Amino acid sequence: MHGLGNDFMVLDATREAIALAPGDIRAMADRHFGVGFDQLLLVERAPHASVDFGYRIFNADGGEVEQCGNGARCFARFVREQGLTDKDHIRVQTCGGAIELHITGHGDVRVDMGVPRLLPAEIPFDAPAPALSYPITVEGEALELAVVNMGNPHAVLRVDDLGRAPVARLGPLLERHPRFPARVNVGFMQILTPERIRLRVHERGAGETLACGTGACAAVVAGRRLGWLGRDVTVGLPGGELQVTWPGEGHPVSMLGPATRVYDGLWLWPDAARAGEAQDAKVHAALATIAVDRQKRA
Ligand SMILES: N[C@H](CCC[C@H](N)C(=O)O)C(=O)O
Repeated sequence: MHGLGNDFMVLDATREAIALAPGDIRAMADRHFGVGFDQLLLVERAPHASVDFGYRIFNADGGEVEQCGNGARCFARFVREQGLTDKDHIRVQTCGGAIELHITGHGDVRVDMGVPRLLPAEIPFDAPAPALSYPITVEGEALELAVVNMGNPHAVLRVDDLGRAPVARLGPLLERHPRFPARVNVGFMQILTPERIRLRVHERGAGETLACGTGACAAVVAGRRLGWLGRDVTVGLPGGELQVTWPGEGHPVSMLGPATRVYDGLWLWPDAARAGEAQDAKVHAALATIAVDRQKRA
């Protein structure tokens, strides 16, 4: 599945627990020797009664992270189409907090991403005191950035021309800067009007992606706090547009956008692929199940 080109492998772990080692995830994420994705999403049983599902997110580098906005929209579409729920409002628990997913009538999904956290210690980011933005030096270059936690950590820099933004050079340097002890996602924001920005994101553990939902939310929060943006902002990303709304400090951020299912498939563990007849029978049985699921969805 993908959300504006930010692509995911989504696994249903509600029927049986799925435990994947980081090396397994890296192998699956490989775009030549595996399936290929930015993040892997696990759909799990609800960990407690106040949510409908558990939602775990793993970057392509195999590390587990706290939140994924584009993935949340795909999560909602997946659990509905798999018949795991018939609700339009779905509450899920991630390790970065609980979020609300709302399936709209037009195939889009609106996500209540929760209240952004802004104190340096909450990002986490090493800084002497809270501020709207912070000076930071990277290989002798003086920069100014804002920091926002949307469940996961984000740094946001304003640029005048996104096409010339040094995403490939500064993204990895800031991602691993020592002042971000948990590393960080790095957004480069060009402000067109108070209601419209363009954004590129170098994601922690995945590199630059075609879209980043939590990055879009973090950019709007940072821009609004600095007086550059209004309440409702259209965020133009390389993969498409998200609508983000933030009424202000203490309020949750809302994000609206599409979720696309590309295909269903089977992952054959390299050693199992050579298992011969027993594996063939399992593959045919699983393909039959996929065909039935597709008929149910049709
Ligand atoms: N693509 C995701 C963000 C993944 C965040 C991950 N890269 C991290 O390390 O926090 C989104 O749409 O919000």
